Amino acid sequence: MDIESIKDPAFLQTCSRDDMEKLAQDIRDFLIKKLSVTGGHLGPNLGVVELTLALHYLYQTPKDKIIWDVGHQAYVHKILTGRAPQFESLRKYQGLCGFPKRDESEHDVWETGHSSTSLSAAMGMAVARDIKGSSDNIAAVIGDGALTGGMALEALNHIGHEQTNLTIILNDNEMSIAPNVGALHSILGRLRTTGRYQKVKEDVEYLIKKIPAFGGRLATTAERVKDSLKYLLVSGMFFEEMGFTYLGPVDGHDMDDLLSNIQYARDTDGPVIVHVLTKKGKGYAPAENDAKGTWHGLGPYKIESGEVVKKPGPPAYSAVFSNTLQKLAQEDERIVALTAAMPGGTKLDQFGAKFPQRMFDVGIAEQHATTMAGGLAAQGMKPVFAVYSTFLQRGYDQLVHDVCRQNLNVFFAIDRAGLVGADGETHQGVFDIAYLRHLPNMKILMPKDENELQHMVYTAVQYDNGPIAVRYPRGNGLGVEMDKELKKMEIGKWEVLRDGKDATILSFSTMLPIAIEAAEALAEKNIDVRVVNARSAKPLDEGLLEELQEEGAPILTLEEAALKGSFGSAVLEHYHDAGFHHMVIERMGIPDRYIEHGSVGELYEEIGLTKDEVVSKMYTLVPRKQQRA
Ligand SMILES: Cc1ncc(C[n+]2csc(CCOP(=O)(O)OP(=O)(O)O)c2C)c(N)n1
Ligand SMILES: CC(=O)[C@@H](O)[C@H](O)COP(=O)(O)O
Ligand SMILES: [Mg+2]
Repeated sequence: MDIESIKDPAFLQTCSRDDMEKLAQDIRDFLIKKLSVTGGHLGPNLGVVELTLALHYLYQTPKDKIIWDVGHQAYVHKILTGRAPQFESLRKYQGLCGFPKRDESEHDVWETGHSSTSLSAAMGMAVARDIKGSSDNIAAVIGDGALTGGMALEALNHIGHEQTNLTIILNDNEMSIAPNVGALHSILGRLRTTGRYQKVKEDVEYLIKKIPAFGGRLATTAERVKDSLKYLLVSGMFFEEMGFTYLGPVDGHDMDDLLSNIQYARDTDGPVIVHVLTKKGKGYAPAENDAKGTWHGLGPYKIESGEVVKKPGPPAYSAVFSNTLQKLAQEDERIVALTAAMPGGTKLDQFGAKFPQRMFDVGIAEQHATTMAGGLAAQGMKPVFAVYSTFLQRGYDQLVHDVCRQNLNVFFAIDRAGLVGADGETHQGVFDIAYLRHLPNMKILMPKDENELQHMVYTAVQYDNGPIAVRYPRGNGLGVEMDKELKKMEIGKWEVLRDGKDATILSFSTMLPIAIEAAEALAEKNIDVRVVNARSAKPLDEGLLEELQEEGAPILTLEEAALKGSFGSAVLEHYHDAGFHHMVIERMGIPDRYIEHGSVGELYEEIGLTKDEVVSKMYTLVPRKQQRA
């Protein structure tokens, strides 16, 4: 079938089972081909081809609603809802979003990207339906990884209590990004291996009812059977005790099994969980055999060999962080590393290989990780929670209430700080300075390059006066030379990279190269600009700010962070609160809106975080002098 000819999922009603099987293969071929060029979340999507076909056969969207947890596995849904022709632009600037996007299609009823939100959203939509008296069928698809997220369990608890009509499809492929973790994972494991729970349960109940009619022999058998039912009930009842009808496990690649069970669930009163077993990467060997999570989400690759196209370059910031922490952990038994289901992305998997007793993957549970780190620190350990900027947003109250308020020695290694590019608005790491800076006791450091990062990791591990965050960007460093010896840095001391007397640019991290380039361009126009590596957002370098105030020259702050509340705001507050209202201060950064997907370079252009824009801004601050002849 010509995948790009699909306009609407209604066509599935005219498909036979054979048509659907053939279509599944055509969709897999399409995904493998397109993503070999664009990159994306291939593994998760190959695993849900049959499941998505079955759902769109049984749920007439947009009247019925399908919600995709995390949403990285919604490419098949996008193909069936008429967006296959746009796949060349997947995750590209102004192209197809890699996650559900309401303004892309009426079939995308809920936007995801962060994990574990689907059940709460589905519950809200189901209650709205019931209040309005309409009859939409609502299904939420949640993975075994996403089910480890606290809000998913909060929603299960509430849905089970309210007995609201909705279907939860538990897409269980035994994988999060890396192999899944946790007690829930074990329960699911027992369900996977004990065969069809629902059928066995009925058979066993039937058997037990017949016990009095038979002698001891059956009683023994029944005892054994009862034990296994008890065993089953114990493991399978987790969901039934929560108030759900549990169906499964269902073969997630068998169309008949899927259709019969999901239809039963759709038409059953009350909340139903359909436990579907799928294989992540199904249909493409390199992705199917992926134990580490490489094929969870990746860049372009060679289809025949499965070789991922790697761009050589300097070490990734994440690798420098992890390598430095490993070096320190050799000598410092207090160091305990935590990740919330991102061992690969944060490179803590390498730390865990060396120090298995001191590395914990808590699942997709940033709230738990933050407070667990507080508990560790309260007992004299040095917890290091490596977490993407965007995902730490999940642990905000734990940051405030548990860690900062108690002034506990937790080191937050904030990865993917700044624009991340292809993952777009749900993943841009641009709010962490704003959401951390106002917390009493918190310190925030930002390295200019990978060499300064290693020293900041060392400094943060040594720091024992409360919580400290070191934020660093996605991707590779600048290729600078790495000092052999680690050194402790003075927190709150900035670095003048280039002197100048007409104006000063205060910048940090990824924006510094742009600031330097702009200063050099301005120098050619006889405008002399100082560039400062402002490597801490809290505390500020008050000594340097005082010197600038005495000099009285204009200041431009330049940051890859939300303008509202981040570094530039801190500088404004500093001068205003000190009564220096004469200071001319301009700020450049991320505007007050959500930044969609695209390459980071394209996003810089869109936002105006470029050398030319800095030069233009500087001309407004420092009148153009007589240009040098
Ligand atoms: C709050 C939050 N933390 C971490 C992530 C990163 N993340 C994206 S997908 C994923 C694993 C999801 O596993 P699962 O739900 O089983 O889906 P699968 O990829 O197996 O289909 C994680 C941890 C996220 N999206 N949101
Ligand atoms: C879907 C999701 O949240 C993760 O897979 C995320 O896309 C990983 O981001 P990195 O590619 O920056 O590790
Ligand atoms: Mg999974």
